[in-house]
Amino acid sequence: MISTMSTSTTSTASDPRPYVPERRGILFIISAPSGTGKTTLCKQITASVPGIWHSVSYTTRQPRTGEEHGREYFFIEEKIFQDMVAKNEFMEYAHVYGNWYGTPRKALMDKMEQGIDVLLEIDVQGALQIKKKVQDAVYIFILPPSMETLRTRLQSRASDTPEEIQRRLQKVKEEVWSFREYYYIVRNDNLEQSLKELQSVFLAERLKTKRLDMHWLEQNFILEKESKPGDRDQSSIAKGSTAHHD
Ligand SMILES: Nc1nc2c(ncn2[C@@H]2O[C@H](COP(=O)(O)OP(=O)(O)O)[C@@H](O)[C@H]2O)c(=O)[nH]1
Ligand SMILES: Nc1ncnc2c1ncn2[C@@H]1O[C@H](COP(=O)(O)OP(=O)(O)O)[C@@H](O)[C@H]1O
Repeated sequence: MISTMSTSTTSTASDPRPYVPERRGILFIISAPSGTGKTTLCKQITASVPGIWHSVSYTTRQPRTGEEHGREYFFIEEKIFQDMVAKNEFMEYAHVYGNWYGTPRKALMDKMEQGIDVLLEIDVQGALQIKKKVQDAVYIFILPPSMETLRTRLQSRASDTPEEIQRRLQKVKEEVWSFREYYYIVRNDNLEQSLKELQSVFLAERLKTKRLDMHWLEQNFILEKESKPGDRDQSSIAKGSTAHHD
């Protein structure tokens, strides 16, 4: 169903506020085996496509060199993580490579209510949890071109011990079969090409008929002054009875 919200604004020539669509934000989920390049690509997507908010997860893992609390993750103690679980503060959470990771619920819901698209960079277990709760999210899986390339990327990132790298590589052969749960697969060989492919997905998803901004359509073509009353059955359109396509 097409949702409409009262908080959104439509900019006009005399109103300089940015245009915010009259719909809930879209939830984009990106998963990939460790070392594929998902963090690199998610940062680039957020920087290059306007209107995306990259959710910051909570984790019990130690920060890597260069990572900042509140930017890559909120780095917290396990006790605090478990308290948050008990208070139902996570939209989803999972144990990955020996640490806990969770998506904070409130921030995500607030952004979506404001019509802002949200990007989650989470593992396959988390994506499957979201699939049970949120209809209409967009699932994107990123894969490296080969195991050999993945090994090289993990080694050149130099953020994990050789044992940790081995553990992550062993997990890939299990994780890869989850590709069936995702709607798009991006093979991250050339970074520039992968970014273009991801941008295409984000932009095309926004153009789907089911996400049409009904407020804009009504204001400009249905309730517009010159149109004669009775030309169309406005009530059925306002109720969102348009046929939807996926
Ligand atoms: N389920 C879930 N997974 C997460 C979350 N945040 C990060 N992850 C995943 O946890 C895994 C490990 O992430 P990280 O420690 O940053 O290592 P990296 O994937 O090697 O960069 C990755 O698959 C992330 O996508 C979260 O909030 N929930
Ligand atoms: N297309 C690519 N070609 C070459 N190196 C890449 C590419 N994408 C990412 N990398 C590099 O691979 C390493 C792992 O990337 P990262 O974004 O940390 O992966 P992930 O978040 O999936 O674990 C980083 O050093 C990054 O600069």
